[in-house]
Amino acid sequence: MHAFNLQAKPLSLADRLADLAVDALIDEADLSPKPALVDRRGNGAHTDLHLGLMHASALALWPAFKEMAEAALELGEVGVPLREAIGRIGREGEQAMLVTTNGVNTHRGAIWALGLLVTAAALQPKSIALCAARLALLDDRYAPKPLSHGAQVAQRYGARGAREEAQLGFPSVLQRGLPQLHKSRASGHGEQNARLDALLAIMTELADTCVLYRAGEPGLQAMQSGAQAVLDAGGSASLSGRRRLHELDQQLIELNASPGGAADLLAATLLLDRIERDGLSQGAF
Ligand SMILES: CC(C)(COP(=O)(O)OP(=O)(O)OC[C@H]1O[C@@H](n2cnc3c(N)ncnc32)[C@H](O)[C@@H]1O)[C@@H](O)C(=O)NCCC(=O)NCCS
Ligand SMILES: Nc1ncnc2c1ncn2[C@@H]1O[C@H](COP(=O)(O)OP(=O)(O)OP(=O)(O)O)[C@@H](O)[C@H]1O
Repeated sequence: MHAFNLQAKPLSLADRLADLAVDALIDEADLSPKPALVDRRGNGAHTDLHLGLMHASALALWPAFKEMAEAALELGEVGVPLREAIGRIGREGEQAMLVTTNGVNTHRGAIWALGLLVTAAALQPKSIALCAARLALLDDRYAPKPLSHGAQVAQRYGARGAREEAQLGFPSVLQRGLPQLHKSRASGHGEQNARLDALLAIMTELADTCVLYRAGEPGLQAMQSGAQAVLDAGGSASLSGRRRLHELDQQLIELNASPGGAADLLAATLLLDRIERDGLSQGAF
């Protein structure tokens, strides 16, 4: 009898989707240099976050992602029962995150975006973003309605936040992140630069409620125009683009303007990319 069972069970679809979601979160956290965000270099504009915490939090979310995919396979269709099931699992995931991080919000927005996408990928691999949007449009009777930072900013500036991004079918991912990722890869810019360019492309237009809450409209304007300036200068693979990226990092740190929403949507972009490359999607998203 061996100590290890060498005939491991094949992974289920739910296992594989949970693996891909956690991988996407870890890839996002590790990607460097990201402007004002936690990365391999440091904590960006954050005093309560660091890379080890982001990794631990990502791993703690694996069971929630797996359960969401299982709920999709079991219930079999978009509807209030599935919406309420993933709402409950998402809240449990958030509790697991908070226990792991000692109360720090590392991945709240990411649980929402990647949770919907994992659920949709298990249910309708041919139209993942559309299916995620249909789920996001349904009301969950049991969801608490706190005056979150996002809700406060929505009231104050009329900004579209995480909920609306999902309800619209993740336009920042489909129209910004993924096309830029493909374009920069095709130009031979290298994988890390392609991912940085995808993040910057998302930042050019997003109403990131993390930035609005922390730094108001001037912060959001600095994020959007600074990201565009890096891309216009040739992107993160070029020397002048790198210089602009460094300036943007400094500027956003000074403004305390960490683009956490854009980081979540980069993770969503990397998840859809992985789903496609692993052959788990069946066509367009
Ligand atoms: C919809 C959520 C994200 C709450 O959004 P809200 O804007 O009210 O809250 P909050 O400011 O706490 O979090 C928003 C987070 O989303 C990210 N974000 C910010 N701006 C954006 C944006 N424009 N687009 C996408 N994500 C963004 C950031 O990470 C931010 O921290 C979600 O946490 C929620 O309501 N959950 C309820 C429980 C539930 O149903 N879970 C289901 C899991 S599938
Ligand atoms: N690499 C990253 N660095 C920082 N934030 C990230 C990163 N990746 C994702 N995020 C997202 O950013 C959000 C954290 O941002 P932030 O700390 O501004 O939120 P908050 O809890 O609303 O605000 P505050 O810390 O001001 O109380 C998380 O929900 C998380 O999903």
